[in-house]
Amino acid sequence: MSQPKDQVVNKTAHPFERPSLESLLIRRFFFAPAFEIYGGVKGLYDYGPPGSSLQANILDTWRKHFIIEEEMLELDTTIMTLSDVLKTSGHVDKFTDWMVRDVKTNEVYRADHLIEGVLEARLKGDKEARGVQAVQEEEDATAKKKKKKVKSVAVQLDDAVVAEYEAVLAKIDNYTGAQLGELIREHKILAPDTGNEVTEPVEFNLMFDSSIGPTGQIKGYLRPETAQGHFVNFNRLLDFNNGRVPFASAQIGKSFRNEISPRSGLLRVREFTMAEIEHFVDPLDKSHERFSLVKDIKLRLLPKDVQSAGRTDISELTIGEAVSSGMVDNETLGYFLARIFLFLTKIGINPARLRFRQHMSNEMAHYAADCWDAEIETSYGWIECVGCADRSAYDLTVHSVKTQNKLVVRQPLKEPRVVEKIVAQLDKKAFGPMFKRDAKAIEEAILALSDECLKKAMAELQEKQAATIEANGQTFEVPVSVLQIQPQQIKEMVREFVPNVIEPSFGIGRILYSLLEHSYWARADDVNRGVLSLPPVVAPIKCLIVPLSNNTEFKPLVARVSHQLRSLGVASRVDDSNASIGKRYARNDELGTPYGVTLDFASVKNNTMTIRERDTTLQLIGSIDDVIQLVAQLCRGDLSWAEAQQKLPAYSGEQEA
Ligand SMILES: Nc1ncnc2c1ncn2[C@@H]1O[C@H](COP(=O)(O)OP(=O)(O)OP(=O)(O)O)[C@@H](O)[C@H]1O
Repeated sequence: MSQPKDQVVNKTAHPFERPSLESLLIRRFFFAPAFEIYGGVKGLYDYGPPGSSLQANILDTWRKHFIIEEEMLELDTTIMTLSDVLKTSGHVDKFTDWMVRDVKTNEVYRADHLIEGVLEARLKGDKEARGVQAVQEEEDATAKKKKKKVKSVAVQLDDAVVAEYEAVLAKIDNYTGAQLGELIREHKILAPDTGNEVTEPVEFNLMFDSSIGPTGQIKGYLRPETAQGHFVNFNRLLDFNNGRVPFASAQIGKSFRNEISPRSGLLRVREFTMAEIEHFVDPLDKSHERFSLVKDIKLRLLPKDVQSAGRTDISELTIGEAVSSGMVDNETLGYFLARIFLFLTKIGINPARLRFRQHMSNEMAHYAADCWDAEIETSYGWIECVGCADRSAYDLTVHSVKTQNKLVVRQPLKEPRVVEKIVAQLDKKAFGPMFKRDAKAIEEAILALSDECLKKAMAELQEKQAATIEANGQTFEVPVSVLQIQPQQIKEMVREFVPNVIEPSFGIGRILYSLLEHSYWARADDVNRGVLSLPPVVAPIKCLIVPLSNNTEFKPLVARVSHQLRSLGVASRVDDSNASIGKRYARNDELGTPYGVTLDFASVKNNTMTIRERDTTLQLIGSIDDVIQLVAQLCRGDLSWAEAQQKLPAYSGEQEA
C-alpha cells in the first residue's frame, strides 16, 4: 500500500523515536534476544509469531520476484562447509576484522567501528560547540553505519583536525590493522565505556569453526555466506541449464558470522538469513535480454568519484543512463540494481530513503569489476542491506584450480578460430626454491588469475620486472626471472570460458528491520498508539475479524467469514476478546494488520459487514460477500484503498473508542 496522506501528517506530529518502536517490537514479540531467560547472548535473536510471518512473507515475495519471475535455479546447499572450500575462496585467510581490547576490562571492540564512533562523536561535539543546529538529524542522515553510540562533548576542534577526521572517516573501511593501530595512537582513542587505553588491533576470523564426524579430522565451518554452495555445484547447474549461459542460481538460507561486538539489534547479528543470487554470464557479453524493461527506472546513485571527493550527493539517473554513461559497469549489473529497487519498494521500503552506493576502488575485492550496495537509511544511519557485485571469474577459477575440475562453459564454434590468449609460464626449477613453502599457493594464485589480472600482471612485469601476487593472505613480488606472461596464438574449435558472476546478496534481517522503521509511526492524537504501515503483501496478518461482542449469535457468522477469507488465501485472525473495538484495532495496528472487518447485530440482521483500513481508520460498509471479495482484492494488490472507496459507501457508525 502506498503511504496514505494522514500517515505523513501524523509522522510530522510525532517524530520517529527508536525506543517506542523497539518497545513495540519486543512487546508484540516480533523478535527478542535468544536465550533471554539465561541472560541472552549478543547478536543472537529469536523471531516471534509476527516477526516470523513478516520474514516468511518477505522471503515469499523475494522468491516470486527473483526465482519465479527470472526463472532462476533454486538451491538449498549445506550450512556446514568443508574447510577446504572456504580456504580456496579466501575466507579462512581473509574473512577477518581487526579487534582491540580495553587493557583493563578486556571488553572487545571492532577497531574500525571504535575509531569511527569516537571521531564521529568528536565531530558532533565540535558542531555543538560551534552552535550548529539539528546536529543529530544531520548525523543520522549522513552517517554510513552507526556503531555503538559514543557520547559527544561540546568541544570545538581546529578546522584542520575536522578535515583530518573527515578524511579518516571517508576511508574507514580500507585501513590495515597496523594503520588502525596508528590511528588509535595518533588520535588518542580510548575505550568509550571506561576511558581506558586499548590494545593494538589483532586479526579475528569471523567464521565459527567446527569439525565434521567423530574423529575431528575433517575440519568444517558454519558458512559465512551461501555463495560457495552455488560455485561448487556449478557443473551440475550448467548441465541442468543445457550447458548454456546466462543463467542464475538462487538460494535462501542461514549464514553465520562471529561478529566481534554486535550492538545494533538485527543489523549486526551472528546468525542471519541471506538470500543470494549468482548470475553466471559470458564475460564478453554482459548485456541482459530484459534490460529494456527496467532501463527507465530512476535510481538514487552515489558513485565512487563523488565519494572520493568527500561528498555524499546523490545522482538521480535512470539505470539506462547510468549504464550507458559507464557509471554502472554493465547491463546485467544494472538490471539487478533496478530489480533490487523494485523488490525493496514492493515490500514497503521508502524509495526516498534508499540509495545505491558504489564501492570505491580500494574497497572492492581486487578481482571485482564493479560493486554497488543498496543502502537503506535508518535511525542507525545508512545501512548496507544488499550487496551487488560483479565478481568476475574469481570464484569458479579458484575452485577449478584447487580441485582440478574444470568449471567452464564450452561453446562449439561454427568455424575454427585463432585466438590470442595471455598465458603465464613459471620456471618451476627456480620458482620453488625462491618461494619455498609459499610456492604452491603463489602458483595456484597465478593460475587462477583472470584475463584482466593477467594483463595487469604482464604490464607490471614489463614496468618493474616483477608482478604483485596475493596468496596465503600475503603479497609477493614474483620476478620476471621466474615468471613470464605473454600473449600466445591458439587455434580453437570450441570456445571455452569461465563465466563471470554477478552476485546480488540480500541480508534479510537488515531489510526486515529497516522496513519496520520505515513503516512505523504514531497517531497524532496519542504518541503511544503506534502503527506499522506494512504493505498487505508482507503484513503478518492481512485481516482482523472483530465480532462486536461475544454474543453466540455472531459465532456462525465469524466462522463463515473466517472460512471464506481463508479459502481466498487471506491470512486472517479473529479477535473476540472482551477489549473494546478501538483497543482491538489498536493492537492490530501495532502488528501492521492492514484491514479489519467488524460483525455486529446489523450483520446478523442485514448480512452486512464493515471494513476498516489501518492507516486512515476509514470504514466502508457492504454485504458480507462484497466486503470479503474487496478484502481479497486489496490484499492481492488488485485494488487500491482509493478504488475501494469508489466501490462501497463510507460507514460513519460507531467511532473507535
Ligand atoms: N552480521 C550481519 N548481520 C546481519 N546481516 C548481515 C551481517 N553481515 C552481513 N549481513 C548482510 O549480508 C549482506 C551481504 O554480506 P556482505 O558480506 O556483502 O556484507 P559485509 O560487507 O560484510 O557487511 P558489513 O560491512 O556491514 O559487515 C549484507 O548486505 C547484509 O545485508
